[in-house]
Amino acid sequence: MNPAARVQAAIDILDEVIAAARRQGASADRIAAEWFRQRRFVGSKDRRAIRDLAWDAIRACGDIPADGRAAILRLASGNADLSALFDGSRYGPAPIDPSERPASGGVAPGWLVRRLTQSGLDEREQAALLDRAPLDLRVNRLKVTRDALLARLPVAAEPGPVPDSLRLASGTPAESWPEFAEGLFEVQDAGSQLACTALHAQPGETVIDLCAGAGGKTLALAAAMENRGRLVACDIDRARLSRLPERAARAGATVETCLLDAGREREALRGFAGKADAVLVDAPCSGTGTWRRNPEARWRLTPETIVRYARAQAHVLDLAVELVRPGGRITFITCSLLDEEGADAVGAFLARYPGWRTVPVDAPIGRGHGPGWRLTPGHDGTDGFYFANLVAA
Ligand SMILES: C[S@@+](CC[C@H](N)C(=O)[O-])C[C@H]1O[C@@H](n2cnc3c(N)ncnc32)[C@H](O)[C@@H]1O
Repeated sequence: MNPAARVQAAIDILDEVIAAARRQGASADRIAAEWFRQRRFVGSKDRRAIRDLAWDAIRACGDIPADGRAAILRLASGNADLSALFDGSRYGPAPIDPSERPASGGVAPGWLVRRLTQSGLDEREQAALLDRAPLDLRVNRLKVTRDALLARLPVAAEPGPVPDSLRLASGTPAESWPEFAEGLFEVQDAGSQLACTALHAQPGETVIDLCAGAGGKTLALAAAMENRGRLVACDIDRARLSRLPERAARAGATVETCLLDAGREREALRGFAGKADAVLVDAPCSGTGTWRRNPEARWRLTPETIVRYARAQAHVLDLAVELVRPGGRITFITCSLLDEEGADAVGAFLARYPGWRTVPVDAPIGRGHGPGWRLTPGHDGTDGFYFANLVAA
């Protein structure tokens, strides 16, 4: 493929990504994967170049662009080499008309930038939300030590910022390595790893991962518990939860799953009421802390979505309280940096449950923010997270 054809390919993918963002359809990752699946003749070098271009354009456009061409034109403004590829050649994009307007730039839609500012993130921190993320691994202590895994990996890795983490270059195909198939590691952002450690899950305890999804954090809890005790992974999303048994088998982790019925969660959870030593609440959220991986997610958010997430967070916290034994604990996590889904959500919880209090977080990275702890790409080099430890007073 020549460079101009790559630009047109990126425009075509972006058209689909933009249309999907408007109707809350498939993610950019899925769209790109499907686009390449249907065009197997596109070689791996071209794929990488097209994807990089499309993702750079997504990062460059703060608000949803009119179309893929406007998005790439935003990237091309001030970039003569890229502009020159709009050359009208056979597979390339048509020449730029002087009246054409590139999409607007910025970090996110204006209302969202204002919310991030109100949540204490300055311009530099906001820009870092769109950095390229490195690839972090969590060493599976159930099977291997960090040093032993380091010695086996086919590429150089740096120890990451939290004890079981290793850091590799962005885009490293770690999941195709035999060490992954053997369950020696999981791909997991170091911030996510750290948030799991906040629960201090211990061997022999009864621990519930209430919003387990496909179990990224559940597997970290299983390792912390050394597979001793009872670990229950719950979620209302059947498709996500159904991926957990296979992942747990690969990791050698012992986990029970419990599918919940949305709105009637208490029915399936009844048997656990008052029994859990610890509950992890990795609550549904807007994901503003994960734009490094899903930059188009910021085009999908509305003020109403944030209100809905805040309500869902209060709901899962209410469920968690009922599961905890007297003296037990909850760690509340969101991967959002908006106070509505972090400090304010915890503040509202403490107001609803005067018998509960927060316990200080002690972590090698991050900083206190309101009643909990915050990690940001700009300050900590991880995805953005907010978490708080809650105990019944
Ligand atoms: C942030 S994701 C969890 C990610 C997962 N813990 C991980 O580490 O990969 C939030 C999850 O909460 C689930 N969820 C939403 N509402 C819920 C509810 N009422 N009860 C339990 N899970 C819920 C969603 O289906 C989603 O999988």
